[in-house]
Amino acid sequence: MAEEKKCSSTSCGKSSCEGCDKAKTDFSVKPHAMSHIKKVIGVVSGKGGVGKSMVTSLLAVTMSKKGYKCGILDADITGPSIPKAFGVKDKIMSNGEAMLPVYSEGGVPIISINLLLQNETDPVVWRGPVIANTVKQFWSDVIWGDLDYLFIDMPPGTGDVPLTVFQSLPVDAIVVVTSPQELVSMIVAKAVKMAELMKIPVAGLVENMSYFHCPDNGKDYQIFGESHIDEVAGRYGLPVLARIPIDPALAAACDEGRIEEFAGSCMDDAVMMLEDR
Ligand SMILES: Nc1ncnc2c1ncn2[C@@H]1O[C@H](COP(=O)(O)OP(=O)(O)OP(=O)(O)O)[C@@H](O)[C@H]1O
Repeated sequence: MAEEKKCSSTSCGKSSCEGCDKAKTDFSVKPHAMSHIKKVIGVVSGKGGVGKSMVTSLLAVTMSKKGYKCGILDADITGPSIPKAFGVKDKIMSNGEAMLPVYSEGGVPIISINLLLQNETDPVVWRGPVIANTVKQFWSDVIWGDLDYLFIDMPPGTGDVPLTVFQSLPVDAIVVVTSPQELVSMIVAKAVKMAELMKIPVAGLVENMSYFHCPDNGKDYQIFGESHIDEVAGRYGLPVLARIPIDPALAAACDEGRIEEFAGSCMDDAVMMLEDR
């Protein structure tokens, strides 16, 4: 006779219980009943300031221009930059039961802690678990409606929030943003290993601030040093989705809340590769 499997839960009397075993490992959180989201893409980086929010915004803007319905969940609770890039200032409203995102001029629904704070300069001084729980609520307690893509702007690194997002939300793929001055090899390795642990595919790498194109002489200058992105991407068998130049017009568009007006084509290839997934 086969040996009876003992249930490891202290609260369950049964000797073998699939429910208990599943509950131990299943951290997934359901979206609101009125949210129908086809694809969830996380945008991650090894450290702050490399342009992760800018890449998240550009992906949503470029996808929206192609006719896809896109939203942005700003999971960077202590350093939210998405509302500023889209020039969005209205506060998140509730219908008494769930939160309603704030829509940008171009119709992109956005959820960010800055749209809940009374004053956008108020710091969020919360413990890690509270922050992680807030991000979960941005998924479960928000009426996102019908979306083709929801982009998640993650905080930098591999801390509480990325772990919560990867465990609780059905992330289809992540995009890793780097810049040439970073220890790119180590950062990509960490992101790839975390994705592997969480069983989430890496869609590819984006190198931001890759070069500066001089309008006077037409030459490209690698201001932050030689790029190693091809070599690193090759090592992990990943595509380079985009190389974004240092562009003062892009910085101005982001800083002045006009990212939707930016007419550049730097994310076109990235979007095509994401569509093909
Ligand atoms: N390619 C670029 N050319 C010019 N300016 C850029 C470029 N990429 C980003 N910036 C500027 O750099 C600043 C930081 O960008 P961003 O907020 O996207 O970084 P981040 O990685 O999301 O930072 P954090 O992790 O702190 O949120 C912004 O002011 C943005 O406008």
